[in-house]
Amino acid sequence: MLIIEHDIQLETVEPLSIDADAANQTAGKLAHYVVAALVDEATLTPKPGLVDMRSRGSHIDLSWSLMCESAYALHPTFAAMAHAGMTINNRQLLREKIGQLGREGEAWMMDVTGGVNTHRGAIWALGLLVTAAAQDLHDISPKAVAERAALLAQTKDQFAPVITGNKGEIACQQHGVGGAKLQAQRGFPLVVNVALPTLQQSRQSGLKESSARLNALLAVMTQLDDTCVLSRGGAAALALVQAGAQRVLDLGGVTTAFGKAAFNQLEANMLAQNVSSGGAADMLAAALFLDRLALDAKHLANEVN
Ligand SMILES: CC(C)(COP(=O)(O)OP(=O)(O)OC[C@H]1O[C@@H](n2cnc3c(N)ncnc32)[C@H](O[C@H]2O[C@H](COP(=O)(O)OP(=O)(O)OP(=O)(O)O)[C@@H](O)[C@H]2O)[C@@H]1O)[C@@H](O)C(=O)NCCC(=O)NCCS
Ligand SMILES: Nc1ncnc2[nH]cnc12
Repeated sequence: MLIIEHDIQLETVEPLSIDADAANQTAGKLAHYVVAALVDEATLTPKPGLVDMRSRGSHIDLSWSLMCESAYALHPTFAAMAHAGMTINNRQLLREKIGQLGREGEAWMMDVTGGVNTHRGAIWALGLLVTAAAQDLHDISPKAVAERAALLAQTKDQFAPVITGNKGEIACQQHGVGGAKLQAQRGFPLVVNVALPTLQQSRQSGLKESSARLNALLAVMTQLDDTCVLSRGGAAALALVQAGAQRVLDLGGVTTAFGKAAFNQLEANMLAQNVSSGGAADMLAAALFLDRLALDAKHLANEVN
């Protein structure tokens, strides 16, 4: 069976155990949740050094509208990945299929943005997560989805280039960190154990949604070996970002006067050093996706029964 959606071919390698229309619809819905998470991340304002609705942060080539355009353009990519997750049972074949879809999605992103890297890291992280969610819609708790995503990330893709020459790869070699790949292979610990609990605790303490999301982003920034920061500013800049984010949280987060002052200082430091936590932004988007997914767990499980 072959379904053509935009330029992406959705092949079913194993026979569908669910109705074909239901599979397409559910894949589209899951992809919509990913796009919504990416748009929510871009729209969260303020964020230090990152693109938001006020500013381009440390990026001369990015803007809020370009981030949103890129996110919407990636819907077919994420839908194709979700479809693959629902229909390809063999993990090796599935890994290679989503690797191909990921590379095609990156090329498509570059076409849409005129050569600007808006979402390479997000295609990787949320691509793995949306595939993993689709693999078992009866078990879409954040932990379960992240564990399945980790298994996919650990599976070798024989068609992937051995060396990409990407800035993240070079930063990993130079600084001895694991970057985007290791974060996925470990099951996104900063998403599951840091971003989501911070989001939930902040909500429970009565903070408005945007403050809860900003606290979650800052909590990730305190620990992530973000290769965006490393490649632009080196280890000293990463230490500055991690300590600065920790200081905001130690002072009660962005809703206290002292926390707000520390946030302003962190932002000024990041702009002065021209650094941006693009990897942490992707981890926030991943957390928002898993959060939204959990809310819809009952419906999603019924859709494919
Ligand atoms: C595994 C890949 C992600 C490739 O990774 P690699 O490390 O080799 O290379 P990069 O593409 O440079 O970096 C990865 C991106 O991941 C984000 N990131 C960084 N650190 C972490 C971390 N510790 N944990 C998780 N995620 C992390 C980050 O992405 C965001 O930032 C990008 C924008 O930053 P910017 O500095 O502006 O970008 P540039 O244009 O490059 O620089 P300037 O010129 O502006 O200075 C943006 O992409 C955000 O999303 C890192 O950039 C993966 O690509 C891969 O292997 N894909 C193959 C396909 C595949 O197998 N897919 C599987 C299924 S989905
Ligand atoms: N809001 C943002 N600003 C800059 N880079 C990003 N990568 C992912 N989200 C981003």
